[in-house]
Amino acid sequence: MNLANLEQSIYNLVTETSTNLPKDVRRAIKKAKDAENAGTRAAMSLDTIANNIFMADDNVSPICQDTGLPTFKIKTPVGVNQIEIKEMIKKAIAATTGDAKLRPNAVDSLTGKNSGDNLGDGLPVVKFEQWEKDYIEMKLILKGGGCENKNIQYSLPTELEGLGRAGRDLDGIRKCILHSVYQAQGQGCSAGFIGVGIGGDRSSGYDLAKEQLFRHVDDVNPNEDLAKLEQYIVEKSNTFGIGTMGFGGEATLLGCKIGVMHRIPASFFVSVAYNCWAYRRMAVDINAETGEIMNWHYQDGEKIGFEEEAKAGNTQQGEVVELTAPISEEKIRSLKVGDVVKITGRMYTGRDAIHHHLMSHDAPVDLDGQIIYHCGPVMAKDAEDNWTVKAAGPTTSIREEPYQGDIMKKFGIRAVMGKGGMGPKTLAALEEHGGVYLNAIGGAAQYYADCIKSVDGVDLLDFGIPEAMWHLAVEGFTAVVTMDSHGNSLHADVQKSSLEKLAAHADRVF
Ligand SMILES: O=C(O)C[C@H](O)C(=O)O
Ligand code: SF4
Repeated sequence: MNLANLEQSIYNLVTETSTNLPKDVRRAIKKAKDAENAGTRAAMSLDTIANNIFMADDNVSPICQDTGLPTFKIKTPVGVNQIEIKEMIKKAIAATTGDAKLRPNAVDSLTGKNSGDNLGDGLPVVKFEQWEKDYIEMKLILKGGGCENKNIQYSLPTELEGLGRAGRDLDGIRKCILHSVYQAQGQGCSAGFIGVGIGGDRSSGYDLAKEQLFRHVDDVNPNEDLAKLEQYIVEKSNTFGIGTMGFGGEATLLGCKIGVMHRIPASFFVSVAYNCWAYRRMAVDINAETGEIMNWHYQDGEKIGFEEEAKAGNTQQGEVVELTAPISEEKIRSLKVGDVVKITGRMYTGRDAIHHHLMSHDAPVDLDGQIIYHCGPVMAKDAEDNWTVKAAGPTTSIREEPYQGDIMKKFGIRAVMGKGGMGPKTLAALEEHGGVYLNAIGGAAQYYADCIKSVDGVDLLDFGIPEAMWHLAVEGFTAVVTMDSHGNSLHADVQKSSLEKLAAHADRVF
């Protein structure tokens, strides 16, 4: 095999997967967008998402800054050297990371050190199988951490919030899957896609669930019962009112694919893999002799380019509140849930490592009146050695729940921005101290990178690129107030109303 060609083919596969959303996924997003009511927060979010998909393709840059844990599934003809293929995968992963097509995402689980090139113990994940054909099939999924954290595994029989007993039968399975969509709320960057595995053990069940994510959005399950269940789940989930980013709205789930395998008598698992709207998976067929790509998968049908959405830009209607840090307590207390804000000026990134650090250390900069952005960007250096932002959407804020309130009070921070909302402890602190939570659109990494006009500094770079504290100068950075200083939380409201909708499906259906 020509290994140089093979490395180039894998480089192209990784780049395409990270930057160009597949056609079937684009069509599902377009359909959701068209069904949304104009002028709502959900419609505005879907416009931003559509614009972001266009920009990523156009800039050949990551759709979302979290480029996940690269997972390859490969079928090779008998006799092909799999060790060589794995070596070329590692080279291509390091090269695409160097070219900012992937974020350096491989973190030593014990020391916290980022390897910087996406290589590490057990990473990337590569799974081989042999087949009788004479070419190589290589599939790749880049599934981000926020949606991965919303995966869930049920062991039947079980008791489910809102739905009661789920037994060891098709109706029990139905309840688990509905519950999985409810428990994700907006935190996995809804509207999402789910892959479900019925049976197996804890690990093979999840493998089966993830395998379903390689199916086409619009295929039909050959098993009649499962085809019905897939359709039922999408239809009912879209009545929950969770909506895009958990803002409420019509589109909560864009696809459900279910696979089944045998189990052992004592175990009955239903495993659900939740994938965000930034559903990045692609596959190619590779010539086993030349190493060249023969064919790209997921190429059927129309490609929605979202040019119109990109031209329209920000479709926000109505009043927008301008914010510039340092922000006064009075200004923060004037904000209410539902207000749209546009930030111009300074903000600082801070995610998991920074929050943990700030609990027991001083801040490297004066944070009084400032805005903290829960974000782990993709960064690159330009010809003059200056940092530039390549992708910079929000990360899931709930992980900072144990720290957030204390840190805001300790340093005088007035606004925190991320996605998916935060819990009761933060809400209480916002009221006591005078703070707001701002929700940005998850996955809109190109859209937000464009609002960042310069990188003015960085602290704690030892934590790695995603975890460092970046000093950003932004312009027109749009977000929605979803938790205010008067005890209101859109997230708590949506959770409560969606639980009521879920509970309407407690009676037997299958
Ligand atoms: O790590 C990130 O940047 C985002 C993550 O995928 C998340 O959804 O929280
Ligand atoms: S930020 Fe959202 S879109 Fe990006 S990987 Fe995480 S869940 Fe997916």
